[in-house]
Amino acid sequence: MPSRLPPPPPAAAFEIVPPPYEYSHHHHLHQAIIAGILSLTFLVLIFVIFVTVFIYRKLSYNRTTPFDLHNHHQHRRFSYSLLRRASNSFSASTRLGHGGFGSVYKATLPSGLSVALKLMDNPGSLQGEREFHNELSLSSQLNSPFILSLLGFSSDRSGRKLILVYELMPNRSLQDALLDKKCVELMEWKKRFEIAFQIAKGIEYLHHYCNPPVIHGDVKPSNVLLDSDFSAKIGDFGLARLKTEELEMVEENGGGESENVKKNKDGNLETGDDNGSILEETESVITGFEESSGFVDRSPEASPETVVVSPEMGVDKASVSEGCFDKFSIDSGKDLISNGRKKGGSGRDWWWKQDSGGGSESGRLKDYVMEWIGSEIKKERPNSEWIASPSSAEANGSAPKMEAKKQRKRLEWWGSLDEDKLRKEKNRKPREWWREEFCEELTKKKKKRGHDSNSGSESWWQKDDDMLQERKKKRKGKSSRGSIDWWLDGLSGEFRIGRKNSQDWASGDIPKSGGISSTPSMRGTVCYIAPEYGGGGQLSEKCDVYSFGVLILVLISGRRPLQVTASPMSEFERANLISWARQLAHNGKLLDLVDASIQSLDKEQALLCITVALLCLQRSPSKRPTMKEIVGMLSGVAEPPHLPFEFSPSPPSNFLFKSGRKKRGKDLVIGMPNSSNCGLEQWR
Ligand SMILES: Nc1ncnc2c1ncn2[C@@H]1O[C@H](COP(=O)(O)OP(=O)(O)OP(=O)(O)O)[C@@H](O)[C@H]1O
Repeated sequence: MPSRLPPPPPAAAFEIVPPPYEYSHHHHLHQAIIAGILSLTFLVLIFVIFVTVFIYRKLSYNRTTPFDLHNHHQHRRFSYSLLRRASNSFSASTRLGHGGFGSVYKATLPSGLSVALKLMDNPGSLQGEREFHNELSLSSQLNSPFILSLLGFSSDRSGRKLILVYELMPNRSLQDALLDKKCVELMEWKKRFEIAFQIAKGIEYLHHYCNPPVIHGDVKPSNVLLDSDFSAKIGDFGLARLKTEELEMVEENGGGESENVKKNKDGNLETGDDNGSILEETESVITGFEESSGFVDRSPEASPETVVVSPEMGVDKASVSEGCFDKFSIDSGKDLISNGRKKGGSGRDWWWKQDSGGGSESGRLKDYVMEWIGSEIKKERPNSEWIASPSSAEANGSAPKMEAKKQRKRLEWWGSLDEDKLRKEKNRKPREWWREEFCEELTKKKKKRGHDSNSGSESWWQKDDDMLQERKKKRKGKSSRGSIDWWLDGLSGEFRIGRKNSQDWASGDIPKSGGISSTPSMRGTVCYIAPEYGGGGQLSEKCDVYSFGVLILVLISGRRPLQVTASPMSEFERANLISWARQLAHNGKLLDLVDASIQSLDKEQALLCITVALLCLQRSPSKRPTMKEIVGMLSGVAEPPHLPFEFSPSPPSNFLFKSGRKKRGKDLVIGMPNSSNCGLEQWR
């Protein structure tokens, strides 16, 4: 019987299936290769990450602190955690204030010592770091009872949170004590004079007793700290500079002087004739007026009664590019001097031209100031305390009829400034409505007064000497400058990048003034900065002298340099402290500037201080006194100062001092209008 054999398995099956041993060997090999590749990739990846992190850390480490911090071995380095504990983790309750660098906290060290910690707000900010290192390296060289002591510094492990440790000044800054809290201790004249003197001594130390000299670069009330006894010390050297030989050479050549020195086409410095500079300077100002509008009126009477200005200034959003006072501006100033007259610019305008190429007539600063005034006006409108209801005032007999009438006028004016109404009616931009309204108001008032203002005793600008009268005639009919320009005069500065200022202009509900502070090119603070420096010039001691002048005016008047207060337009002239002081000088009424709350006023000393301030505020840096001279004047050692020509009242009335030459500080005669005319012989 034939038997059937099972069909043979397919040949392919034999070929595909390897013997068990060979199969597993290949399989493992394959897996091992894949695993090897994977782990190698992983290791490379880890390595790359590690290297990247290392390089990054190394870079930021070098850029920020440790390397540099080792250079600050003169200062004690505090542990970050110690300071954090000492300040209760930088709690709000320990916060003393806030500035451009960051917040300042009070802390108590384990030893029981109370200190102030300045903690950088903006970790990684190059600007902050620059100021931090600047402060550390400069402070180590300073040793004076009038300079705030820097006790040390700290940084966290990453080196990005930077802290400066200072001696604690229980009464905080002069800004806080004088302008915000209005401390009673500062209502005594003696104390104010002492503070003025101490600040002068502090700056004198920096300029004349440090080698090389130190230029502070940001002298202002918030940088003057008061100890428990209200004695003043100068702090904040974040913007300070050492006066290098290079700087010295430039200055010797007049580099800091915007007016007496100019560069010729080859770039060489040409020195103007200083002897003639008084006249030249006047000429420049006059020429400015010649170019100016017929409606420029610096007389107080030109101000509408109703304009109001408000308290504390806040500028929290300035963002003007660095160097916004361009070369053109400075050159304008120089040309004014060298040519005698300058086409298309005024002696005042060059302070203001800030856009490159002088494209913007008024400049951003002016716009900014105007905008701010607008916001203040809006804030202060109706139901402010000062606008009492006229009817109620009349009804209860608390205000005389005249006052009630004035108040009614104010209300009417405010009423007319109804933003919504105006916007609807005139389709104006919300931020611009007030500006037009304000300028209209000024123009109306000017027209209404007509030539009355020319004859009034207050029209100081009309009373200048014959030369001015001549110039004035030419002024008529020319146009272009806004009525606000005279008022804005004296506000110089540049909006800073990056760093915000604290309360130079501000307080109250607008927390920080703005953007005016340090830039890589180190600018000062608006209102306090010298015009030539704001204009892009060289930082020199005379810039500090100018700032000191502003500070003294603030100290004596108890007002901010730009203070728009709740008051009628008659107050507006006072809002710009510098132009007001100049105006009072012309009127021979300097004592009007003195804070009415001051007790036991020594009028002679007050006059001396204001006069010194005006000397410091001269436009030409070379004419400003040195800090040594200022200390001499304030201490009565040096001859009492003469008012500079640009501030002098018109002859034959309104002279300040009886005899400037023979008598010393103590012998100053109170400046009264129509008093004797001594002290100005030098300009006769
Ligand atoms: N050593 C100190 N002791 C007590 N309070 C201080 C001290 N230093 C600063 N303060 C307070 O902290 C505030 C802020 O100071 P900071 O120097 O940071 O800024 P500023 O000077 O006000 O402004 P900016 O930084 O724009 O110059 C001061 O106004 C002051 O009230």
